Amino acid sequence: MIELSGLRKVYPSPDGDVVALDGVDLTVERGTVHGVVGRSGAGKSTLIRCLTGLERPTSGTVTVDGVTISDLPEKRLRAARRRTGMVFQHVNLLDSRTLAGNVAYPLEVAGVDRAQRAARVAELLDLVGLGDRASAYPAQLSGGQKQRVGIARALATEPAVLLCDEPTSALDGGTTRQILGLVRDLRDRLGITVVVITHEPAVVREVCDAVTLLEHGRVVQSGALAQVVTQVGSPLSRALVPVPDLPPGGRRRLVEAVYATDAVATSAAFAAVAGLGDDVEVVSATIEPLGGVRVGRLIVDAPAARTDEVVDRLRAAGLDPLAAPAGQEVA
Ligand SMILES: Nc1ncnc2c1ncn2[C@@H]1O[C@H](COP(=O)(O)OP(=O)(O)OP(=O)(O)O)[C@@H](O)[C@H]1O
Repeated sequence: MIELSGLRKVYPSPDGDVVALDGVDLTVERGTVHGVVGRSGAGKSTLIRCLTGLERPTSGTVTVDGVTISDLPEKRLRAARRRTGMVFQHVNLLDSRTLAGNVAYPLEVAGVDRAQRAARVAELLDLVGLGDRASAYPAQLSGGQKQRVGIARALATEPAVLLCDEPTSALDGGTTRQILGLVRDLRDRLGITVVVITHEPAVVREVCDAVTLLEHGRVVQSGALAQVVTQVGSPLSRALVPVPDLPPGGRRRLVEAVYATDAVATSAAFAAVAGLGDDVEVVSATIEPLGGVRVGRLIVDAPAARTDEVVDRLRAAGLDPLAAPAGQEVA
């Protein structure tokens, strides 16, 4: 659906070239929500601008919905852009137009006739839960409602892909969850492919099926959510399933395993450490839904000298455990 291959973007600057994207290969499957995360300056916005065709890559290709947009001449690029909807952190609505007028705007630009426009606008406002507010003005809306209008407007030209740049950064927790619920709903009902740029792990946990971590313009880790979080100790596992606060122990080391509960039963994980004696203890066990599967995390506290034994037992049970490095004993 979306295919980035060897994507490189270099900005010339008086102080030397800035390499914003440095050979990014990425596939986003049709009908999935894909998160792109990374620190400030990692290249996230550049990636999204390349996806919209606003930015031409220095080298490499960008293919969206079967069209290699990085190769298109300007005129054809404009038509191809209609297949991509954009949602931003701050929604720029036209204050002098009603909600219906705002959603109709891209249809007017695309030359859709009045009757068709009215029907489509009504349908879109219903889709985002604002069917009864068509004649309201932006000033009468909450931040979350404005974002819904922004989403309806982005969907007006029936894009195959929705690109969301920090869509919930300006919203509070409850509103964020509602907007992310809407994004999931659109994926399910319309089969649309969504790319979400975010710096918030909670957004990835809530809405994404897959995620890519960028660092200095490169892909550091990428994959289905359940897959990346079960790579215990990996940067995305750390960011998305943070280690809980643990009670102080003695000169002990922690062994940690993250697993998909459909691959390893939690009872098997517990059984693996049972019978190792009183000095080996499960100090944390959590199960939570992530990326469509239930992800378990088990943390075992053991005397430093027995860590290898614990690791072996968990491995035999099908887990992929990681012991805290020597020297990182719990105080
Ligand atoms: N037009 C430009 N000219 C020169 N350098 C640029 C330009 N746009 C981006 N950069 C540089 O490219 C790198 C990647 O920037 P980009 O905006 O893509 O990062 P980002 O991950 O989106 O960051 P943020 O989260 O702060 O928005 C940065 O070093 C940035 O300074």
